[in-house]
Amino acid sequence: MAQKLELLPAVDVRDGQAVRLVHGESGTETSYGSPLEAALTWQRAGAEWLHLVDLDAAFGTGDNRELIAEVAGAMDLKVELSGGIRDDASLAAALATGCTRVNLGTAALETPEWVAKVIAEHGDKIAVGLDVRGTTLRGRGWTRDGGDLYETLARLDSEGCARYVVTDIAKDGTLQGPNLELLRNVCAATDKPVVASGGVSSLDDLRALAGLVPLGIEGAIVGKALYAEAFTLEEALEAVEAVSR
Ligand SMILES: O=C(O)c1ccccc1NCC(=O)[C@H](O)[C@H](O)COP(=O)(O)O
Repeated sequence: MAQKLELLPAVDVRDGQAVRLVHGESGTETSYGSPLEAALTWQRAGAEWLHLVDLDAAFGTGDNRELIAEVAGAMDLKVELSGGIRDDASLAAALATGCTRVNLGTAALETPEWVAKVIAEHGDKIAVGLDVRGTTLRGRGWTRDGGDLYETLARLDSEGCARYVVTDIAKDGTLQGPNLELLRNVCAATDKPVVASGGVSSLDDLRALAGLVPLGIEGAIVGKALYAEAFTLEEALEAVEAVSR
């Protein structure tokens, strides 16, 4: 039996609300109400993971730290926490939620020494988000250029980074399908597992991602498609299970 693609339904939090963005751009929010309710919905549907994002912390417009801690604390499933984790204080607050792992983005571009240190300290509790336009990384809530994807990947690999969360910003929140070529290229450049993020629109997209598991794709984050009811999480879990049988 092939390894099963992990599914991570997303709850992105802005100003206390679960929202979806287009291309990760501030100001494009569609609101979907209570983050806790959204997370509990995915948990009840059988999710094993939750991808929980503090968008205000990512954009530097404040934070939703208490709410994020409340949501993470209410979950029985595994939580991947993202957004604005850039220094010892924000990392300590993120880990104190009891999350399974954190996803660092901007810090990997702006403070590489700190990231190397926390990778050495925390091992696979640290993932790095590689958020790209083309092959250029973007930080600060995806608003600023931050270097070349493959150079940064090689550096992080040499520092022992355990896994990567790869987002094609051009696809994120658009329901246009994931960038399979980018994901294949990243998998070819690293031996570490890759979580795909951005653009999933259909069960066929998930089947296509499940087909990349042998190359190194470990999981897929799904946001807009679930909120837009393109399919249910139960259907998504069944679709990836069927590919692994
Ligand atoms: O994850 C972040 O830190 C982040 C920062 C700034 C803007 C967006 C950010 N994350 C967005 C996500 O993780 C999405 O939930 C995910 O890519 C799902 O995308 P989609 O399925 O296309 O809605």
